[in-house]
Amino acid sequence: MTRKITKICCIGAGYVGGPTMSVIAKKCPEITVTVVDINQERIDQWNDSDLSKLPIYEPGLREIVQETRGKNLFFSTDVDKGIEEAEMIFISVNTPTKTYGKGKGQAADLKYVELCARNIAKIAKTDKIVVEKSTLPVRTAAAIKSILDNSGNGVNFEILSNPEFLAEGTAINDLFHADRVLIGGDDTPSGQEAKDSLSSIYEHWLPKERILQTNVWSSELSKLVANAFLAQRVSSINSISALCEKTDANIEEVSKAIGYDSRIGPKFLNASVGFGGSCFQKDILNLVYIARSFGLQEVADYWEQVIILNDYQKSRFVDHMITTLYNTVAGKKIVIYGWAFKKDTNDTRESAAIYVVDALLEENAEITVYDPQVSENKIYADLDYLDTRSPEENRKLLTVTDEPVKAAMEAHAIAILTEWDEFKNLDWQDIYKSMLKPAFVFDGRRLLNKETMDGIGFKYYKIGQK
Ligand SMILES: NC(=O)C1=CN([C@@H]2O[C@H](COP(=O)(O)OP(=O)(O)OC[C@H]3O[C@@H](n4cnc5c(N)ncnc54)[C@H](O)[C@@H]3O)[C@@H](O)[C@H]2O)C=CC1
Ligand SMILES: O=C(O)[C@H]1O[C@H](OP(=O)(O)OP(=O)(O)OC[C@H]2O[C@@H](n3ccc(=O)[nH]c3=O)[C@H](O)[C@@H]2O)[C@H](O)[C@@H](O)[C@@H]1O
Repeated sequence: MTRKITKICCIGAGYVGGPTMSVIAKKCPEITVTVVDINQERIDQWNDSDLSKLPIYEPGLREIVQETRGKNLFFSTDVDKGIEEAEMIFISVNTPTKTYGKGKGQAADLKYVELCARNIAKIAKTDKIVVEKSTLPVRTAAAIKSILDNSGNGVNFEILSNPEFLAEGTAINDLFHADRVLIGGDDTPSGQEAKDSLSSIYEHWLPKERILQTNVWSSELSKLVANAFLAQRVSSINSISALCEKTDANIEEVSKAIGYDSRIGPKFLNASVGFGGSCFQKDILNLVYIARSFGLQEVADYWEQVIILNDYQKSRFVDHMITTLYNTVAGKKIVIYGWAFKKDTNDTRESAAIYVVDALLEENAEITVYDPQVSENKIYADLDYLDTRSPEENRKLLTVTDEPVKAAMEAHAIAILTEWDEFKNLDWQDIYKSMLKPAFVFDGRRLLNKETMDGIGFKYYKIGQK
């Protein structure tokens, strides 16, 4: 029999917890959903009556929060109360790459997940279904189970793995129309009941055949592998973009030509300045670490190459800029269009822009940045985090603007690093007129039309094209 869930708690009000729970609240009006987080500022933003202050920019999210918040969707810092009252608890906290100790630079840091498990163990007085929503290394569920089973409160915990596949910028659409939902759990009667309970939530809006039930380990591993395959496609096409630039081949034509093969498919074949985001690199590093820890050196080396190629793509872009700008950018004004790791998000984690700009600053360029959704504070924080130079120097060499056209005045070059739609509609004639000549544009997103840009008079470089 499937247990009917009426109260859910989600620990972690981030890019996954916020949108995922908002959609569950919208689609399941009879379920009360409480999202808890230890970050007071984040929770205040989620509760702000001014919806433009939500901590996450995601198309369609504001409307859902407006509709459900205060009805069956709640945001709170009272983690203990959230745990105590819920029948089902999602763990959706961050799992960054470890920056210390064993596995430093590769393994996932599970300290936040473990803290959640210990907290649940301490607080829970009734049976709970605990759902791993965070992306976790294979066999983490066993660690969570061990902590929970030793809680001493005598309650039963069922652990499920339910990785999330949404992409930022399209999160709401991805959740509404998920290709599949993966639910991993035990094959015991209580494990099956827990899987069916979670399944029944998704069945409010998704066809049953898209909800796949597996064992826990397959579910955990599938998440890492899905991200590794997606990132591998980007690195593969980026590697060919370098070859196109040396020949008369055009990466767009090559992508189209191979994408027409139904076995290859057209998606995720856009050459770029390199993939970013909080997960691709982290999850591949994690996969590499796991493979190596099982002695599978060749497997580890194979996947590591995806990241090596991505780093190469970013540095190749910077090298090309410097060479084109007569081998020096020192004292030259370079305007950066786009800081987010992709369009339609304010997330900047691992964004290619951070590394491109850091390298240009090392060459003493003067940088001005425009991004429609990323704040000045965030841009400086990203650079300061790299610790390449002092915060004072970063603020001296880089300015942030909200006027992209005006910023181009007397600039030597513009680099497009995020594919925001609005960049297509800028007045490029005006921009050209106000720049120093020759006026260079380096398009790391293949956003603009080469003929038009050449026609205006720009020296226009489009990644993957001679
Ligand atoms: N960002 C994305 O698009 C996707 C992320 N994922 C995975 O989902 C997980 C979460 O990622 P994001 O939402 O991006 O992270 P995030 O950093 O945006 O949010 C995590 C939140 O958890 C909170 N938190 C940490 N420890 C806590 C604790 N002990 N108690 C209460 N709150 C706590 C933090 O304050 C933070 O607000 C990660 O494992 C990630 O790999 C999976 C699919 C997509
Ligand atoms: O686990 C995660 O965090 C998520 O990671 C990715 O989602 P996300 O990183 O939000 O965004 P993507 O659309 O995958 O883009 C990742 C990066 O690759 C770049 N990219 C993507 C596609 C492409 O063809 N070319 C390309 O350069 C994007 O610009 C971006 O920098 C996956 O697509 C999601 O399925 C997954 O849930």
